[in-house]
Amino acid sequence: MQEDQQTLLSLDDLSLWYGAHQALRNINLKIARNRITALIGPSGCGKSTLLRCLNRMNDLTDGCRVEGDIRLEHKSILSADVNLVGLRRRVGMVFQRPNPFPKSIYENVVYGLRLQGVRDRRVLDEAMERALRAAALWTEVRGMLRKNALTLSQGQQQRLVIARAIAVEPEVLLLDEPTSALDPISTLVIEELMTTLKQHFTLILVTHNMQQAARVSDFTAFMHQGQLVEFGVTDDLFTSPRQKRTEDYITGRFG
Ligand SMILES: Nc1ncnc2c1ncn2[C@@H]1O[C@H](COP(=O)(O)OP(=O)(O)OP(=O)(O)O)[C@@H](O)[C@H]1O
Repeated sequence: MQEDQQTLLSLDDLSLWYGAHQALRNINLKIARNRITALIGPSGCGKSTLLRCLNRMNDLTDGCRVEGDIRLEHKSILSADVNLVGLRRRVGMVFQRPNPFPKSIYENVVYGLRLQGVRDRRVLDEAMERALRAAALWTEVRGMLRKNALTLSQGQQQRLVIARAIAVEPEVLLLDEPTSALDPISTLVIEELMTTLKQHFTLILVTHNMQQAARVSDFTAFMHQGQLVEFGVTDDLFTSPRQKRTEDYITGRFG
């Protein structure tokens, strides 16, 4: 990868503590623009913690302290003067369980735009359709936009949540085990969706599912006990890992 042209996010010597417990240890990582980077590793290795650093969700956790830096397009996102609302608009997030609001499908998608003060109905309608199309949900819901989002299937709800996240046109989409609550068919739909979304967004995917990481990601970071053990092109990491710990993990010897 030609570092600077393609790097969107840089993590420089990032460490994080929850009280006295150190959950991340001197992580150095470059996240490539318009690519899918998977974070894998055994439970408790720090994947979600790392993901939550990227939109400063950990700020909400008492006793959490961060050292090092994270730069988004060369600008630190950890400094005290960063506007967190603006940062979270640029770095959207999708969680494990679909969490649509108990509102209509339409209102879910335009939620972020309304928060930004967009009132023009035509602008909202266009953004809503664009986001639902991009989330591969438009054809399924176009005739029922006023229906409560909670009536959709789990897989549809997760695509709706993705539509809600991309409607505000973020640069980065953080996906924290986005398919772990879904059936295999819905999982495949979301995996296909991820590969189309990377044309417009930079995706960072936490997954327990190594086959999923291997199928969809361009780059993979293997973490263990708060350390970044190995990072590389996904095919290389899975076919010829350089570190013994990576090999042990991907061959199922631990975790
Ligand atoms: N809010 C918190 N307060 C204290 N400790 C925490 C908190 N969140 C996570 N931890 C601890 O930090 C470490 C990393 O947790 P994290 O959830 O990031 O791991 P993970 O790799 O995402 O795990 P999993 O795959 O099980 O979701 C663990 O030891 C966990 O117990």
